[in-house]
Amino acid sequence: MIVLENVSKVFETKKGRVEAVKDVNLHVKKGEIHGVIGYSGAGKSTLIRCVNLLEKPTTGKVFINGEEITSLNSGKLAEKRKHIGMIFQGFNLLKTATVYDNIAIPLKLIGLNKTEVENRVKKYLDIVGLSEKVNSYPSQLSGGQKQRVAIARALSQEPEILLSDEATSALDPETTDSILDLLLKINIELGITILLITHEMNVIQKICDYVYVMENGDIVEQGSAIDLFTKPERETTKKFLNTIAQRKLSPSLINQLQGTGSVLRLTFVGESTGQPLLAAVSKQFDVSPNILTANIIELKNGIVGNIVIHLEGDQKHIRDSLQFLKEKGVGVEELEG
Ligand SMILES: Nc1ncnc2c1ncn2[C@@H]1O[C@H](COP(=O)(O)OP(=O)(O)OP(=O)(O)O)[C@@H](O)[C@H]1O
Repeated sequence: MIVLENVSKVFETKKGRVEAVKDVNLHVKKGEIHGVIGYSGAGKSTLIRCVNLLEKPTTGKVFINGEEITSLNSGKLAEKRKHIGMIFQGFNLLKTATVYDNIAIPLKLIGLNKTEVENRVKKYLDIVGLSEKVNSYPSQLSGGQKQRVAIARALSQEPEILLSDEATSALDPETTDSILDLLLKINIELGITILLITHEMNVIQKICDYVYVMENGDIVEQGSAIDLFTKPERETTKKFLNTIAQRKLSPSLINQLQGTGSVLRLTFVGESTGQPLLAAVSKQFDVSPNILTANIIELKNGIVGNIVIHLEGDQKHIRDSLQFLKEKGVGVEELEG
């Protein structure tokens, strides 16, 4: 549905060249939600703006539904852009227009008649749960309500793709959750494919099927949300994971515990979540597991359990226990002080 092939974007500035996006490839399949996560300055905004050519890539190609849009003339590009909606952190609503007009004006501009405009405004305000605010002005709405209007405005163009540029970054956690639920609903019920950028791991956790981690213009790690949450490889990915779950122990505690065994992070996913594996390990191998931290992370497509244990015992028994756990499908990472 969305394919980026070797896309790079270089800005020439007075201070020199800025390589904001470096040779990025991504492929968002129809009906999926993909998320790009990275710290400020990683290149996320530039990347997402390359998808609808708000930013023209310096090199590389962008395909939407199999058609290369990087080579289209402006008329054809405008036509193609109708299939791509976009929402922003700052909502971008017209302050002097009512909710109705914020949605209706762009519809009139694409030539819809009065009845069709009315029908679409009603339909999409209903979908975002804001019908009663039709005559309000943006200044009379909360942040979450403003974002709902912006979502209704994007949906009213009946796009196949929705691009979300930090849509929840300005919202409190509860409002963020309700907007994420709404994005999930429109993905499932309207079949809209979503590509989002964020610096919040909980956004990835709640709604993404697939994740790209971006750093200095590069995609440094990517995979299904479940794979990334169970087998993160890059330090940046691990840091993002630490923001949503208690995963870190102090080096001095780890050093102290290593005197009598090993400190391990075990990650359970799928079938391994339902088995009493720690009890089995202690019976079979003469080791004593002691749970230090534990949490469950609910992802869009599954549940991941994380526990950090101190496994007391001699090195041979610990090695055998680790082998046993790995064979049962548990992710095992030995923590160092
Ligand atoms: N129009 C521009 N001209 C020059 N440099 C730019 C321009 N837009 C972005 N950059 C630079 O490109 C790099 C990536 O910026 P970008 O805004 O894409 O990152 P980001 O990950 O979205 O960050 P943030 O979350 O803070 O918005 C930064 O170094 C930024 O200064």
